Amino acid sequence: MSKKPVRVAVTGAAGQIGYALLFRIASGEMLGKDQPVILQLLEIPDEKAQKALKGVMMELEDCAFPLLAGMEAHGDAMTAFKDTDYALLVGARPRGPGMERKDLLSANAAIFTAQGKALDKVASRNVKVLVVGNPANTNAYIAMKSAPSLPRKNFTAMLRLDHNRALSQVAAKTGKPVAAIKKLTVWGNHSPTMYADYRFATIDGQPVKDMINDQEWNKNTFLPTVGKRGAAIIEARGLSSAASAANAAIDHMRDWALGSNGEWVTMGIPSDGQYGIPKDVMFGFPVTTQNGEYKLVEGLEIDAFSQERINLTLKELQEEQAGVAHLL
Ligand SMILES: NC(=O)C1=CN([C@@H]2O[C@H](COP(=O)(O)OP(=O)(O)OC[C@H]3O[C@@H](n4cnc5c(N)ncnc54)[C@H](O)[C@@H]3O)[C@@H](O)[C@H]2O)C=CC1
Ligand SMILES: O=C([O-])CC(=O)C(=O)O
Repeated sequence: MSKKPVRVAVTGAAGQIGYALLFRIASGEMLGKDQPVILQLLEIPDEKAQKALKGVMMELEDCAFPLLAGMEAHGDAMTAFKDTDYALLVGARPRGPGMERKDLLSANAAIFTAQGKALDKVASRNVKVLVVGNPANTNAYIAMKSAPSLPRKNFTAMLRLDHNRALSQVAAKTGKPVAAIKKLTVWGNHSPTMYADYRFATIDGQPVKDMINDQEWNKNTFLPTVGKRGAAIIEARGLSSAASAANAAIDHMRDWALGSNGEWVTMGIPSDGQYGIPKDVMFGFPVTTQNGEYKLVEGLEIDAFSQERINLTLKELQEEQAGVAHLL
């Protein structure tokens, strides 16, 4: 018997990430090739944006995706999020050259207060929320705090693009395929302070740390390359990453919904105090996922260098949080 359709809300649906994301959700790459979806698409209530959204919907229609069970255009979060099972909060201003993601806080924070409140009122009580719009961790924190009747664990921020970037850099350095790399993670904020960590990673059971054995490369090449990759894309393309961001959103939601088969993945999740990260800070952590739930990988050793990096990214997140306290 075919499965009951699930509702997937996507904001910023006519933007560049939206264009790289929707077709893959509708084709079953996110929730499985047997899972029908109803897309509830939100754009700003502006004639041009709504018209562009209609155009994207015409293209979705023209794909004749068997799993696309319905599709709606919205200009209001209160209708877009009605009964939604999944919410991908992409819609927000992107940065341009010379900006840091946190420079977007003043422009974007209000979006996530309003959308958190709307989710609180109308979404499924089990809604899985992924915040992509930057600064993603703090926006996810704002949305979570604005939705007090929903479980905190339902709110997550996207660190998966950083995780995937780190995988590719380690694959290039070791000459091994990305798929062979296990137990890699990225701690902290989706910003240049993030700490991509291959100390626990293995390839075919062998420790990556020993294969690389080059702390100078780790500190001066690997970490800056992964941490500043977003800016490098903006510099090269004149626009921020879109297809790779959409791909990471698909990976994040797919693993959350369908499980990671015991593998580590990185998700930005609200801390419960583990690793000395204060409760509620939306922090990138290693997790495994199963049966629609994520579970933090606990008990990892944090050496002095790692602690210093974790402290730095935590400090930045706490400053961002303090900067939005007046909205909550
Ligand atoms: N977390 C991550 O790893 C990444 C995050 N991003 C962020 O994702 C966001 C979107 O990026 P793009 O798609 O490239 O931007 P874009 O400018 O192409 O599209 C954003 C869309 O969101 C819409 N929008 C703005 N406010 C909205 C609201 N309140 N409700 C619904 N829709 C709204 C806009 O009308 C626009 O169509 C940016 O903040 C960007 O910095 C981008 C790449 C990676
Ligand atoms: O860098 C940006 O502004 C877009 C983004 O978050 C990324 O590519 O990681």
